[in-house]
Amino acid sequence: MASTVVNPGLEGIVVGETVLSNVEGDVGRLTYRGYDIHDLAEHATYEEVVHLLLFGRLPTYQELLDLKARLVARRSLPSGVVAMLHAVPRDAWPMDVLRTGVSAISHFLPHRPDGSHDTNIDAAIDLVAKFPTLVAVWDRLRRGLEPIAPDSTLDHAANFLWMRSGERPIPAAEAALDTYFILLADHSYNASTFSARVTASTGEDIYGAVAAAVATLAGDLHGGAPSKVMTMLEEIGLPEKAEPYVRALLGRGEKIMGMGHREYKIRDPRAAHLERMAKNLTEKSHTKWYLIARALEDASNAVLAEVKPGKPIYANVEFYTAPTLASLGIPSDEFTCTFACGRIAGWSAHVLEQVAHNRLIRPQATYVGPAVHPYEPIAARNARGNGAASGGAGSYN
Ligand SMILES: CC(=O)SCCNC(=O)CCNC(=O)[C@H](O)C(C)(C)COP(=O)(O)OP(=O)(O)OC[C@H]1O[C@@H](n2cnc3c(N)ncnc32)[C@H](O)[C@@H]1OP(=O)(O)O
Ligand SMILES: O=C([O-])CC(=O)C(=O)O
Repeated sequence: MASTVVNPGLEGIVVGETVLSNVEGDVGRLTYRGYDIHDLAEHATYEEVVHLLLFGRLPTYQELLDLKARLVARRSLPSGVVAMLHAVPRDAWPMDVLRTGVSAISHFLPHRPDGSHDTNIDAAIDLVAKFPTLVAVWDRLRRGLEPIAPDSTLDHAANFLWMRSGERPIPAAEAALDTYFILLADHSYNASTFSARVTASTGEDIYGAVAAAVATLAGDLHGGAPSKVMTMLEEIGLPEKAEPYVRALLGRGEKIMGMGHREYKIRDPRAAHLERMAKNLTEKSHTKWYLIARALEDASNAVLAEVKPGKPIYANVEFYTAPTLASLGIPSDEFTCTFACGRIAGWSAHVLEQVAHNRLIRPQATYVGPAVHPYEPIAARNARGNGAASGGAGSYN
């Protein structure tokens, strides 16, 4: 029998096409619809990037005003969703609550989305607008505080900070979060986006596809990493302790979170912006996180070159996310939710793209279970006892 090549992680397998973003891992370049992430991070706003991803081009001034007005109009959650959140135990994990919240929003829609382009665009705007509100409302409820209503005079990033704290953010904080959302807005066929596309490919609506994406983002190998980076920074405590910490961690066979990437063979291009923001914000807030993170990256690069020679393991987007978001006053168990508030633009745009060119996504697996064998009546199974099934257990290569 001809042997089949099994590729469980789909490394290097091209499963689709996209016009939305391009990750050039060897040279460390990321572009959204042809615009370099460095240009967007330096010059654009998140709302402009949302327009770019959803409508195919950067907006004119009037188009930007129209999009902002649509976003502002959709920020508030249905009262039924807020009532549901009141019933959630306060120690629930914020990403679990976000996943449930996305699903809950769809219960209160006047109609189920019909899958048309216009309905999906409208739903995408609804989701981009409501994600920060969901995260901020849960942040306050779990702290025993009443939610704060969105402020229609504030832009997207500033309003998120406002709804969490009830204070007008300083310009540096607003600018940093806006840039963070831009950097995280899309990243080709990453795991959570792929998950959204798989779900959309079955004909499920955008709310279901996005709920699947939120669940996929939550894991430590993907969007869950920055909370673990924060844990490392806290455990290290002082920059000079970074190297022994890294040696001990690798000695136990563990991974350094925020390091390594499936696509990037050099440092993630987004890390430079996050590092700059982390440095700037931690200086302003007089915290030590940037200095520890910098020492940790240096120690990781040095020790990994020794213990994993030839393996390209460098800082990814999550590494300096930790000190950046911590300096904005965001607790580490809300980092992944904050990531999702940026990525919702990309997820939505990918769902629109999937729907427009849909083909059911359904790969194959090689069966390695027991060979075909007859059904055994329960009396025969009892007589045999609880040992191995009669056909054998099968085996992985
Ligand atoms: C937004 C994002 O999703 S960015 C990614 C966020 N995730 C993290 O930061 C978690 C830490 N990093 C990792 O686990 C990995 O680098 C991944 C999952 C992101 C990508 O890795 P993969 O392409 O699957 O490579 P894989 O995990 O097989 O690693 C290849 C080798 O590099 C090593 N390696 C990869 N990343 C790390 C790391 N962070 N620390 C230590 N070793 C690492 C592996 O141990 C493995 O070594 P081996 O061949 O000696 O066994
Ligand atoms: O592309 C990936 O595998 C992970 C990533 O960096 C992202 O989703 O931003």
